[in-house]
Amino acid sequence: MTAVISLDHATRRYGDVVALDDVSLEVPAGELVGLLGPNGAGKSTLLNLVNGLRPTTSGTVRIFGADPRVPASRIQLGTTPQETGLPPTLRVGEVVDFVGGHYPDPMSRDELLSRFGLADLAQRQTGGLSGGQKRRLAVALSIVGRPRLVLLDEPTTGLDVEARRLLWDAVREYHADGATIVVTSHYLEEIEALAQRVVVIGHGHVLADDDLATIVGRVSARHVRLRLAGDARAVVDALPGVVDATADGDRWTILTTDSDAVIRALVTQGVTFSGLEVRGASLEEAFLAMTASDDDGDASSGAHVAPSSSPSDQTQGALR
Ligand SMILES: Nc1ncnc2c1ncn2[C@@H]1O[C@H](COP(=O)(O)OP(=O)(O)OP(=O)(O)O)[C@@H](O)[C@H]1O
Repeated sequence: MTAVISLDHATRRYGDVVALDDVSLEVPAGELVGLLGPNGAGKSTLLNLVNGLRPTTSGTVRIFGADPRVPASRIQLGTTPQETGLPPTLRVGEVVDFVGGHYPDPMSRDELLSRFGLADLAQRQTGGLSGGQKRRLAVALSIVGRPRLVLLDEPTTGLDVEARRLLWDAVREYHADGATIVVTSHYLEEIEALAQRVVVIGHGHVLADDDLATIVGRVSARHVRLRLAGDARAVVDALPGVVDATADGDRWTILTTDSDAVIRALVTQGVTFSGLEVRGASLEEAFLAMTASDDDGDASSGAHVAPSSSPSDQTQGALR
C-alpha cells in the first residue's frame, strides 16, 4: 500500500542553512506521528515540504503517492501552520462555512465547532476571540474538509491546560475516524498525549524514530545537582547513566538518563553528599543524552566530564 507521506532523501537548504538534511521517512495510513525537537530543528521545514509550500533542494516528497507541489495532490490534506490569521470581522460560523466551501464534502459548522468546544461562539466575530479560542478555531479549520491527512504545527502553543486537553481530545477523535496525523511540538507532554510513533528531529536529522514508550524513556534526562567532598571525579565517572558532568568547586551538575539510579548508587556506596536537587533537563539536553547513549551503546557507561555550562531553561516535568 502507498504510504500517506513518503520522504526519500529529502534535503532543504535556505542559503547556507541546511534545515533538513537527507531525511527519509514513511508514514502509513492511520498513524498519529509526533515530530519532537528543539527550536530550529527542522520540524516546520519538514511539514512545509509535505504540505507543498516549499520544494526540496534535493530528494523527493510524496503525499498519497503524488507531488504535494501540485495543488490537486492536496485535496485530502488539512493543515494548521504555527501562526494563522483569521479575518477579524467575520463571525466564527462564517469562517467555517467559507473555508468548508472549498471542499466537496465539508463538515457542518455545528459538527466542527462542537468537536472543538466552540459551539457557543459561532456568532462571535473572530476578532473578539481570545488567543486560545483563535488557536482552537485555526486547528478546527484544518479538518473542515474531512482530510485524510492532517499536519499540525505546534497546535497548542499558548493554550491553557483545559483548552489544550480539549484540543487533544478533538485531534484524537479525528484520528479515531481514520485520519493520518502529524503533529509537531516542543512539549514532551503533548507528544505523550497524542502520538503513537515519535520522530525526534535535531539539526535537520532524524535522531530517533520509535514508538512513544521507547522515546519517552530515552528523552527522560534529568539534572542531579549536589555537593560532593574532595576529588569526586572518580565517583561521578562510575555513576550509572551519566551523559555529562560538570563541577563548580564541590558543586556538581550531573546530566543522567536515570536519576533514581544515580541517587541509589550514591547511597549504596556510602558517598557523603548534600544539597541534592533533581530537575528536568531541557529538550536539547535530553537529545544530548539520547545521542550520547547512541554513541556508546550503553547508557550506564562512565561520565564524560565537559567544560562547565549552566543550563538556562530547565522546566520541572515537561521538557522544553
Ligand atoms: N525561510 C527561511 N529562510 C532562512 N532560514 C530558514 C527559513 N525557514 C527556516 N529556516 C532555518 O532552518 C532551520 C530549521 O527551521 P524550522 O523552522 O524548520 O525549525 P523548527 O524545528 O520548526 O523550529 P521551531 O520549533 O522553532 O519552529 C533553522 O535554522 C531556521 O532558522
